[in-house]
Amino acid sequence: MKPVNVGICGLGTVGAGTLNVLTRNAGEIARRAGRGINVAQIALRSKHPKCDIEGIATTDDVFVLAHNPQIDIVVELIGGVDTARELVLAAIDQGKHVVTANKALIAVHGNEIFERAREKGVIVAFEAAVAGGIPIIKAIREGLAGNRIHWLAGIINGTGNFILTAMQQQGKSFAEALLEAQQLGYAEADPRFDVEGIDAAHKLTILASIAFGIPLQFDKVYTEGIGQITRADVNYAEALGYRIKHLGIARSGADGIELRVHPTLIPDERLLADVDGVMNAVMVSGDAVGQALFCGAGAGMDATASAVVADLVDVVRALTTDPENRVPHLAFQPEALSDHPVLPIDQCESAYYLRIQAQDHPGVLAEVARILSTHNINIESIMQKEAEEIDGLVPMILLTHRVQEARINQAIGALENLAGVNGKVVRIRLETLD
Ligand SMILES: NC(=O)c1ccc[n+]([C@@H]2O[C@H](COP(=O)([O-])OP(=O)(O)OC[C@H]3O[C@@H](n4cnc5c(N)ncnc54)[C@H](O)[C@@H]3O)[C@@H](O)[C@H]2O)c1
Ligand SMILES: N[C@@H](CCO)C(=O)O
Ligand code: NA
Repeated sequence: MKPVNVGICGLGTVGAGTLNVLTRNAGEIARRAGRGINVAQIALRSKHPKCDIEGIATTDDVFVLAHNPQIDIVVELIGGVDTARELVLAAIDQGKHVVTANKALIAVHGNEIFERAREKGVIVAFEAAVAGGIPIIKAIREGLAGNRIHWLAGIINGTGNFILTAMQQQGKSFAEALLEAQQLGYAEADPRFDVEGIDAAHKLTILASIAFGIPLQFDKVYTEGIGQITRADVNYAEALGYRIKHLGIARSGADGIELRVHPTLIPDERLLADVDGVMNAVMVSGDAVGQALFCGAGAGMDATASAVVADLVDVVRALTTDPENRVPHLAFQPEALSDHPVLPIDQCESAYYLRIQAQDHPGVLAEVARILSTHNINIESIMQKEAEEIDGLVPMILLTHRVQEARINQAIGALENLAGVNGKVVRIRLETLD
């Protein structure tokens, strides 16, 4: 059979990685897909130094690829949402299948794109968009299709985890670690997406849809980044047997679905606690499978290309099968998506780590305990660091049991009003993940 022709849009980190993997593993790929995959044309603004495009037609206009009648599959790797959306819709309108690594595009415009793709009977595949090389979309959409999924929690931003690890284990500065992540090709074009949790929120949006059968709702994700994590809190957490990781958490309950991205304490014996550097990991809890952990490289040239090429293989395989039997974009049939609401953060439930700067006299601890008790908040443990007293203030560290966010907010407000407490109470959510 003659090869399938693909057009690659964008020859940056992921574009170059994809071209390299397609070239390097051409034989294996053709054996798996049943047909060869030929890169017929590339749209680029600049050539990535780590790839060879000799003999391949090029253009600087991505829309040329969308309208090139020779091309069967358009691979969108330019990033951003505006041109990418127009490009993907144009390709779909031309009856072309699409593979993309663009989580922002899918999280923000996925509902529209999937509807158009269904109308036109084409595939839009996006495995590389979540957790890089880990086949997490396929695992949840296909491998766990028999389960009712209760929750999932994951380290889903490679740059953020790389920065936290470099700061915690190698004593690097935030700026130094971010620069290194950028040089390695991990970071988004605008690294604030990584640092402020937006990229993780894009990915969590996609994971939640696939896990729970809800439309993509990026605007409902509660998002905090890694900027507020201090060395002191990392140390206190460690002393209590926890690590601080930046997690995306999606949990389905009777009243609604929690979608939240924030720094989180997790017990240090959990496998997730040892996922370091650019590695990502997603833990999924289903009624039948129990807990399953998926771990691997979350970003980078080859790891991401692995997922892009897997999608290309899937599309090539599907080109020879009955279209009615294709897997739906969000795992559930489009008409079967539920309207189960996403909860505001006030209604989400978590345990908490609180750090209070307290005056060094015995009455303060009693006052703190009284306020928590008034708000019906149980204390799991308390630690006071007398040795770290500065200006008569002693750090008091508390771990609470699970409680609704609204209630802890009220308690924190009352604690901050105590005469014996100085400044803001530091609060980090804690998940035991069991
Ligand atoms: N880098 C990773 O590890 C990684 C992992 C998973 C997903 N992604 C996603 O993959 C996409 C690409 O990321 P990247 O890291 O390769 O970015 P990049 O900045 O390295 O590459 C993007 C390339 O697209 C080109 N480009 C942009 N607009 C264009 C246009 N209109 N016409 C032609 N070329 C254009 C740029 O010149 C650049 O070379 C993004 O959506 C990103 O979120 C990246
Ligand atoms: N910037 C993203 C790329 C992979 O999606 C990250 O660091 O995880
Ligand atoms: Na993936």
